[in-house]
Amino acid sequence: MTEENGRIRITDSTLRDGSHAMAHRFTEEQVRGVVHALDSAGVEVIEVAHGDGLGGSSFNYGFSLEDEIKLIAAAVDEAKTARIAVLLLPGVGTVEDLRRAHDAGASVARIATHCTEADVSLQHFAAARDLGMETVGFLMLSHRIGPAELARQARIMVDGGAQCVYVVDSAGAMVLADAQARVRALVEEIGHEAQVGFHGHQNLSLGVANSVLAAQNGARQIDGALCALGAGAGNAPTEVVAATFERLGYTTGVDVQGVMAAAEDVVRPFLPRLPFADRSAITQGYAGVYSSFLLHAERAAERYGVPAHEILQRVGEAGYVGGQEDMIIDVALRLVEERERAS
Ligand SMILES: C[C@H](O)CC(=O)C(=O)O
Ligand SMILES: [Mn+2]
Repeated sequence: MTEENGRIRITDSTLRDGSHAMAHRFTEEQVRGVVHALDSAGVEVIEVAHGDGLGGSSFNYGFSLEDEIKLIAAAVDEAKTARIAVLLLPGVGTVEDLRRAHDAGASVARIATHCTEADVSLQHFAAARDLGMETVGFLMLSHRIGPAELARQARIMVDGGAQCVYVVDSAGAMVLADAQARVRALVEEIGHEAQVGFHGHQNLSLGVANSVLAAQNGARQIDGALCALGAGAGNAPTEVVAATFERLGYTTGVDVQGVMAAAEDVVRPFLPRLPFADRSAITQGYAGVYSSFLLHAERAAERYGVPAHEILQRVGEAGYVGGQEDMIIDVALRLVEERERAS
């Protein structure tokens, strides 16, 4: 039984958030295949960039296999109707990176900051608007602050030129009412001037449920990734989001069979592993840890011989944010020291 609901725009982030899970090793052929399949299925916006956004290819975040501007240009070339979005974290990427992405054909700029730092996005929104790009704000680790403070941060982005602001559950830590309250607060604060979006992760397996609650509370843009391919236990799977929203009576313009085929036939064959809520990923949701830290913690675990989930638990207790990837090594070394002292 369905009822008529509103329109929801699904943005697929397989080729950006999924870059974390792929250790930033996407090939041009994979990008073309995914964009072709998503575009044919009617997905309106497809995000393409290094997992940590434009300019992320580095020692700290992990080097990309292919130059991201080349991948963006390939995506633009492949898409017949979909628009290509890029993510930019001020400080990781620059306005110049945004210009280069725009020159390659990207038309949606998603500017991401830690949830308390919206003010660092202002020159990037201004530049994106000057370039004629659609603008989206991304408040990362949104669970770390309450709804009222998050709404104030969203207001800063909208005043700076954002046309939509996302509640971003980077840690997959939000449990239902957490997502609901934050989306509602943003809709109240900015809803008459801008849209609200929701970006979920599956660390507690609630990415889809949180996305539904977000929509029911006024969010109009929802993110997903095929096969859930994203950081941590992955994102809300695009194919599940599309099927669920259709059953709920929302109009997404997405062909459910098309995105199911894209997941099964295009993405699944090249996955190094299926995103999964294993002990480390669950710890990320439970302790509120940035999902992108998963592979960094796994590497440190292997190198120093301490469990990844213990590293992540400590990282959560310390409250580290994106950009502090090097602290994961520090935590691992401290765990080694403690173990040596105890033995
Ligand atoms: C750079 C991060 O991966 C952005 C994101 O998708 C998140 O915070 O979640
Ligand atoms: Mn994410």
